[in-house]
Amino acid sequence: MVPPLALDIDGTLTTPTGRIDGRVFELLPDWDAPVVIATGKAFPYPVALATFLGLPPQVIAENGGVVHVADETTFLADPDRPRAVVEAFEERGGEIGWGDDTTVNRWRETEVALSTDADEALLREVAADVPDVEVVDTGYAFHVKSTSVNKGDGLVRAAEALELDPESFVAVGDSENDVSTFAVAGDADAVANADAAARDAADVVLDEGFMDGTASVLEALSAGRTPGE
Ligand SMILES: O=C(O)COP(=O)(O)O
Ligand SMILES: [Mg+2]
Repeated sequence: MVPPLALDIDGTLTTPTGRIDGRVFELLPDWDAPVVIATGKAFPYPVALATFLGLPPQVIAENGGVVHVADETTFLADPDRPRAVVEAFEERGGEIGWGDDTTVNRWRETEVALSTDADEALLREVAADVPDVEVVDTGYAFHVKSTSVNKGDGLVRAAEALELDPESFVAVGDSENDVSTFAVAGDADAVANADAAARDAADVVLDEGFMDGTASVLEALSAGRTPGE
């Protein structure tokens, strides 16, 4: 019996150049337990990924702002304050930094994401003036989000809908937005490319990075071994 999974996308199911690793399409469709995709990306991305894997869309998006499981979508945070932070940031000369790519925030319902090229110091200064808002750095984007949501709470909600104990999940991730997931899952594995926050929160820091690390977890679990051993 394999355990249910809570999987981050960027840095975890991807290659170092940011593509979905092909092994995702070999290892996940036949996984014999629920797979929850828990990401900072906007809602359509994990839904599309699950759909093309042939899996039911069991999804935590926008760092916990959106949870979709058992055919029900729940929006758990209000975008007004994150949007106000980004407006104030732009008024002070900041740029969200995605160039011509207007899709990053188009479907974002509860938070705003900025490029890692954006002026982080200015962003944090502006965000500090707004209550209940935080800036989360995933290594792929700065997310301006409500402090009241996170992926871990999303996993608790998803597990409840699936009638599973959150502790029965094995989580794999790479950055500070996975720390809350790691606190909730029974086993938490950080890939080798993980940031300090994720490494500190993990039960195991894997020797392999990106999908090499995640594949090693899935292979170990399938063989009845403990990941990382
Ligand atoms: O959207 C991001 O910044 C990172 O996405 P992730 O949570 O799937 O790694
Ligand atoms: Mg990630």
